[in-house]
Amino acid sequence: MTDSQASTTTSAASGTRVGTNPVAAAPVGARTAADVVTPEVIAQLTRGVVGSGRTANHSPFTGEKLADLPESAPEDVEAAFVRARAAQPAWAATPVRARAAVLLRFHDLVLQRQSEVLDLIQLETGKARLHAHEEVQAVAVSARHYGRRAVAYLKPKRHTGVVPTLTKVTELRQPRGVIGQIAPWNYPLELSVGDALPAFVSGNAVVMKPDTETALTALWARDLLIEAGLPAEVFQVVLGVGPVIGPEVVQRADYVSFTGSTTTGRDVALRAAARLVGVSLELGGKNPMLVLEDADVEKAAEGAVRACFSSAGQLCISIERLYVHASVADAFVERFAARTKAMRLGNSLAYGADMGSLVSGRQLETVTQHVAEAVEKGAVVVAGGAARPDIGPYFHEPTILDNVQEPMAVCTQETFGPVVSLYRFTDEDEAVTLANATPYGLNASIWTKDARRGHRIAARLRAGTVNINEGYAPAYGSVQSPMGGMKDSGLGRRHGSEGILKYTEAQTVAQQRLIPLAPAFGMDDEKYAAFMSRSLKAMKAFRLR
Ligand SMILES: NC(=O)c1ccc[n+]([C@@H]2O[C@H](COP(=O)([O-])OP(=O)(O)OC[C@H]3O[C@@H](n4cnc5c(N)ncnc54)[C@H](O)[C@@H]3O)[C@@H](O)[C@H]2O)c1
Repeated sequence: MTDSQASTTTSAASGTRVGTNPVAAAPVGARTAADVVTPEVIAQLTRGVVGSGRTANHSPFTGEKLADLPESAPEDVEAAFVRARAAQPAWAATPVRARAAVLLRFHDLVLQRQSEVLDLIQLETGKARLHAHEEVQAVAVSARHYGRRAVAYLKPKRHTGVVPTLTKVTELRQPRGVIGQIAPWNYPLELSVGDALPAFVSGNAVVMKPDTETALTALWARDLLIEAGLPAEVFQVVLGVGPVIGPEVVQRADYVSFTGSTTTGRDVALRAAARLVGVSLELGGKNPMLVLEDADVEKAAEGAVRACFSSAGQLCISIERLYVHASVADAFVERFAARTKAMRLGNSLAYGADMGSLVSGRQLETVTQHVAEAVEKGAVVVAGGAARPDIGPYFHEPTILDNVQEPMAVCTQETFGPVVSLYRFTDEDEAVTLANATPYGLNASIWTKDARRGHRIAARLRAGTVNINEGYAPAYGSVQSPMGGMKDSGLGRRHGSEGILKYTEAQTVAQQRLIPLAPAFGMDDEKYAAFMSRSLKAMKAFRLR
């Protein structure tokens, strides 16, 4: 289909004709799912995956089955941990430099063979190629960062003891052992193997449970890591039903790295707490954007499109609440709506579409329910509003809702789809209070021409990341700085030093010098006083560093 076939659609919720999103102008890519996911590819990627059952995944573009995959039972998870545990000590004994070299080779391979994984990401998630590409970039940048910086991050640190001449103290970073990693479907490369890279380079083995719907992408990256030099046994993958095998992973891991919903994350945290193992939790969000009265309205509208609709809004940092100062609201909404209506939806394995599909019928159901309920309670559809079965079974238009108020679900619950609600404010304090009025605290965005004001407001927002004059900073923009959530959006951070040190345990080794200690016992009073005075002087001279 082409632009000429652009259709005006009917809002499922309101029955009014509101949408104008054209179908992608790009011709349907010549490759189909059958060309990409061949029996040979499936056999190659699932080699070594422990699983006696069978499961399948599907393409959101068409709903067709992509692959039959192994399904792991609890005993298969146990076997995966046994293999990983046996392989981990030799990997941990490999010099950091050699481990880091694997990441650098992986970086090169990912860039050389990115077209393969772009196809897989698109076929498994239904996202536009542009957004699949951002994910590939993010993983490449992360591999390069940790490949180059691992030695510095993991280097032993020397400390002096309280009496420096007597004690030499070394702080080491020991791998935790076998990491249990549980990943969602929305960024199947970045949040699976991408997140595991710092775990590997710090000497751990990993047992990963990707989401089955996007398992081929994770398996492709595993294959590439092995080609880059990672010992195969160090990286085990299990596949299957989350509530069945997820807890089995948590039950055996030395540390759990979880990305997914807040509800599941809480369950994972409780199970890990019972075993006294650490967790990092990257969870949901209901992220706000503030457009202040001095914002560049044109740029803010452009930024809002990226922030709200990238990956069809199925992005943890996606903006779902937009607070606009009343004095610029009309100008902003006009521009934002025009850009949104011009977005091209598409399902081809080619560039050209601005937005792809939702991942599944379940996601589409949440989106249509949230929109329908809001409209029923008085919300106004400014753009979009409708599902688009004419393009694919789970497509939905990018949607802007106005006149939104509680108790509509869109106000408080994470939609995780291409739906954003508009609110107007007149006072900065009011905007900050509204932005913070959520259990979540993942991402926030502020638009203002006054940078100092932006930073002042950022400090008042309870969000792990605050973007000023940007709404959506792709991960590769910030690989050196920590990313994660406050409040119900999570615990711990990815990226930067926190993103690698969490996979290690600090170990202090204090070495005493083998010199004869002063014979305090048996000294006469005069000698004892002189000895104590010398010791005290040494203590005072010592400066804490
Ligand atoms: N903060 C972040 O960085 C980030 C990134 C991406 C997605 N997310 C969040 O993830 C959610 C969407 O992902 P989802 O729907 O796949 O989440 P989900 O919680 O349903 O599933 C995440 C993973 O956990 C597994 N799982 C399910 N039940 C489990 C259990 N009881 N124990 C252990 N594992 C279990 C699933 O199979 C999947 O692999 C959204 O809320 C989104 O905001 C957060």
